Amino acid sequence: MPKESRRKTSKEAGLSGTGINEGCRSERKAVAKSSQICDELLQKAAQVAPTSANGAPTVMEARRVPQVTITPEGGGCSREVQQEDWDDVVDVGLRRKLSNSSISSTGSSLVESEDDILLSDNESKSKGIITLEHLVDAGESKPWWKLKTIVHWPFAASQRRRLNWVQLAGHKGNFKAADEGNILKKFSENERQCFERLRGDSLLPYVPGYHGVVETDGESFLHMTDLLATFDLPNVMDCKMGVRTYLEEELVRARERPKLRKDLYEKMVEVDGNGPTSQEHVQRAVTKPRYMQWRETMSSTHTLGFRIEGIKKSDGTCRTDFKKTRSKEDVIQVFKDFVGGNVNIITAYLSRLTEIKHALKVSEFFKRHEVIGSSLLFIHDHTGQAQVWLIDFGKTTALPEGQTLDHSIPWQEGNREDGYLWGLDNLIHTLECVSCGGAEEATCVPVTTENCITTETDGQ
Ligand SMILES: Nc1ncnc2c1ncn2[C@@H]1O[C@H](COP(=O)(O)OP(=O)(O)OP(=O)(O)O)[C@@H](O)[C@H]1O
Ligand SMILES: O=P(O)(O)O[C@@H]1[C@H](O)[C@H](O)[C@@H](OP(=O)(O)O)[C@H](OP(=O)(O)O)[C@H]1O
Repeated sequence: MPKESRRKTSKEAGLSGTGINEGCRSERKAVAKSSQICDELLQKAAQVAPTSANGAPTVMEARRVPQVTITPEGGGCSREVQQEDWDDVVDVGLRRKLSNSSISSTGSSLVESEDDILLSDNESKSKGIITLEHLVDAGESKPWWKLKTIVHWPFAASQRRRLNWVQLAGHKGNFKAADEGNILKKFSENERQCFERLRGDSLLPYVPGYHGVVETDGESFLHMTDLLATFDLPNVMDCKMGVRTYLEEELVRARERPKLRKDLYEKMVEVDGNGPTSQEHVQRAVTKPRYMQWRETMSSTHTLGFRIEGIKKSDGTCRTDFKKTRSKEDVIQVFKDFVGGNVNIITAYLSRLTEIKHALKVSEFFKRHEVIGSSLLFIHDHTGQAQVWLIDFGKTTALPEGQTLDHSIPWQEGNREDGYLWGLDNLIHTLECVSCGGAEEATCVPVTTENCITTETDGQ
């Protein structure tokens, strides 16, 4: 059933068997019950939430992010989490997030996250080295995709090869091989619009080249530059930016229609058996915003405004087990290991991050978008080449006309701030600490890329 239709069944709209008034009465009961659940959630969050020395957030200073309330506030007339929702709990493995629509956003759940049905973490997420396949054997007589906008054509015979590639985060099956130096990412209308709007923007030199939309067998893809293509045995790191990884509209939807997900509960328990509340243990399910917030407080998203998602090193090893990498010291250690102590690489990264920061500050696009779930992709190799790129605009959303964001001030629901610039400052500071050799902040004086005395090591 199409997602739109699924959302609108009478049962899911909360109308079955009850009149509106009755719905509101049960809602009032629900508020009492839910505030209990909320208290418990807040207590849990408090166990991992950062404490701030003073109110004003500064670089490297943890700050508070409002916690999710999944039930309606005030006198709203939405529903409580009731038995029928429990019946609705997503049964992982039975159903799969399906979308053959060429305009759906399977890459990101901007529109459909709470309604989506997904496989478990291991099955749904890509982790490290994968083999990208072409859509159709190049030997076929018909073109293997239909050109919708601009694509280089015809492709060389080398398109037959299967491409060993690295996908450190995101959903499995989202990427396919394309012509030399390019890849295809599953179409998302939101991401397409972002690429289009970025065309004349100061951020353009820092995002993958975008070559339009291509379509085959009813599926659409964004055709973009493969950022790994110019590297020899690249080392790659994905850092998800910002203090928040879900959209405000996802919160609103979750309140209006809380969807309990077993797969997210299972992912939570895998990392921390004490993560779920007693209520959630009974349900064996959690809502998505609840899971996302828990992920944020377990990792460095809340404390630093960015988190490490995954790393692939030139020796072929991959790591994506960074869900509990939270403290500044731990993050510094991971970066040290990633660059193998090669200060030239850190210096190159720092210089690129500084450029990106300047570009962000003057970017019209950045000013007018809530940037959620976007990553900085770090890539370097043994030749000394080191680059950082902005990727993943699946959840980057335009603000209403006339509204702009600061990207550094704390988020409060309604202000749509994402903490991107605050996170970037912390990331720069973290790398400065790495470049000066110390994991302890006491020994770490913020530096420019020029004033570090460094010892180069080999191996990268
Ligand atoms: N243009 C690119 N060149 C090289 N690698 C890329 C590129 N875009 C993405 N990747 C790789 O794919 C991974 C996932 O990318 P991305 O975040 O865009 O996917 P996604 O499926 O939208 O993720 P999510 O589901 O978290 O929103 C990145 O971590 C990176 O390893
Ligand atoms: O990193 P984890 O712990 O695996 O958690 C996933 C991660 O937060 C993704 O960003 C999110 O996809 P979106 O960004 O697209 O929302 C996904 O939601 P999903 O399960 O609904 O796909 C989560 O499961």
